[in-house]
Amino acid sequence: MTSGALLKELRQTNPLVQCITNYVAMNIAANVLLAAGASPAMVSDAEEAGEFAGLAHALTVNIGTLSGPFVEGMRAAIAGAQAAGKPWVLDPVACQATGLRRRVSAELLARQPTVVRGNASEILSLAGETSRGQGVDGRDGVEVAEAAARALARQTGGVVAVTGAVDFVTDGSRAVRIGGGSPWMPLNTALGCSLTCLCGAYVGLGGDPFEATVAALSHYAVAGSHAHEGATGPGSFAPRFLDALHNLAPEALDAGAELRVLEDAA
Ligand SMILES: Nc1ncnc2c1ncn2[C@@H]1O[C@H](COP(=O)(O)OP(=O)(O)OP(=O)(O)O)[C@@H](O)[C@H]1O
Ligand SMILES: Cc1ncsc1CCO
Ligand SMILES: [Mg+2]
Repeated sequence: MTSGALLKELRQTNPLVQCITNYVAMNIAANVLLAAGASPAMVSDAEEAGEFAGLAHALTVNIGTLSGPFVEGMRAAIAGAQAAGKPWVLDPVACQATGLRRRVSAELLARQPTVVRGNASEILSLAGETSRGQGVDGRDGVEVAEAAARALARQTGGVVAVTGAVDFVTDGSRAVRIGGGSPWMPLNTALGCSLTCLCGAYVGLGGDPFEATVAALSHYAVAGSHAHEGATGPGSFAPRFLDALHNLAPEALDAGAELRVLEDAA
């Protein structure tokens, strides 16, 4: 299925996405999902997170502002999603930074996320390699993390997306690079976290997770390119980006996506 066809389906389905995300991202990611055509719910307490995962089309888990209660909620939600056969997406924010983040991200990775989405520094660290990440900000080029992404995808049996100036997506056999976006995107906090939630919306449609991830990243990159036009910096970019996510037509997505297919097992 093309990304445009998946965008059309997204808007018809309006998938419910349970987002366990950080305090910085919560509002931004909810607005991104609403603009794109999905229905966000930030539900993370262990007492209800597993039950809610059974109601949602997909779950996303982000370790950005980690704490004990968040970890308990993540465990409950992932168990609930897996019991209900729902896909889930992991965002290992700053997993290279501290022992707590290394331990929790490794534990979550072992639960076989449908998709892992991170910047290059996070994907390198998750694969056990040296990372130059500074806190939540990536400091490595995407191309440096491509081999690590392939290895992780084979390890989890899922999809791994490395994002940055040019994104890379692989399921261990297929791989694509996706251009576009705007240099003002990394100057807007939590746009990566919000993209993780958008990956949840697309995989929640229930089709091929690789195609779904490519569609989510392409939707983001084309909207970012559109929003860049007429913006004068990160501040004026932000509202234009929400408009562009909302206004992007399926045909314009297929025509504007800057895809380079590297390998195709099909
Ligand atoms: N230099 C850039 N040029 C063009 N687009 C970019 C650039 N950097 C990021 N993007 C866009 O932003 C998206 C997400 O970015 P990024 O990889 O920076 O997330 P992140 O580091 O996880 O962010 P955060 O942790 O702040 O949420 C990318 O998929 C891409 O569309
Ligand atoms: C700034 C920040 N700190 C923890 S999470 C987050 C959002 C970007 O990842
Ligand atoms: Mg991030």
